Amino acid sequence: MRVVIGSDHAGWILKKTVIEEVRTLGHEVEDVGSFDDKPVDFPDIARQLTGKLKAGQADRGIMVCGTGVGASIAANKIKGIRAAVCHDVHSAHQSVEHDDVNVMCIGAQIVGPWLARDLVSAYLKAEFSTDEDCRRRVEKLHALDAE
Ligand SMILES: O=C(CO)[C@H](O)[C@H](O)[C@H](O)COP(=O)(O)O
Repeated sequence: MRVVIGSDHAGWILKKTVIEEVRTLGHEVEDVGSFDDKPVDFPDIARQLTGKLKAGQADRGIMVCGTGVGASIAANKIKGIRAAVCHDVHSAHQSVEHDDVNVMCIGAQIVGPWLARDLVSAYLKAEFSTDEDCRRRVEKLHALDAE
């Protein structure tokens, strides 16, 4: 899988761990920054990250900010993006299996590196369910995008 990864200044250190884990799992990484603790605005990084998904240049995204909240709000403004803050392993895989989440958001002020690795692993190993209820609900999300 091609995984696009981004962070703001609050998330850039944890982003390094996230990238390591994604590579360990055998996936390709595109890192859209940021690369130091100089303040950047998370909506700008979210725009770049989701742009890769929209352009078909990445299959999944992972974004790290302070809480994961700003990243998910920003990413969810973009049509076709289903972003979720996942700070537990169950949400990290079920959000893909049931909701076809394509951007997982992590808060570096909330989650440490060991849990972050587990979240990344659960998220990337998960696949969207073939269950018709899940498919219908995600179709309804697409319809909301169009409103
Ligand atoms: O968590 C965030 C948004 O939900 C951001 O990463 C920032 O941590 C938050 O906005 C605080 O910003 P600051 O410039 O680091 O004070």
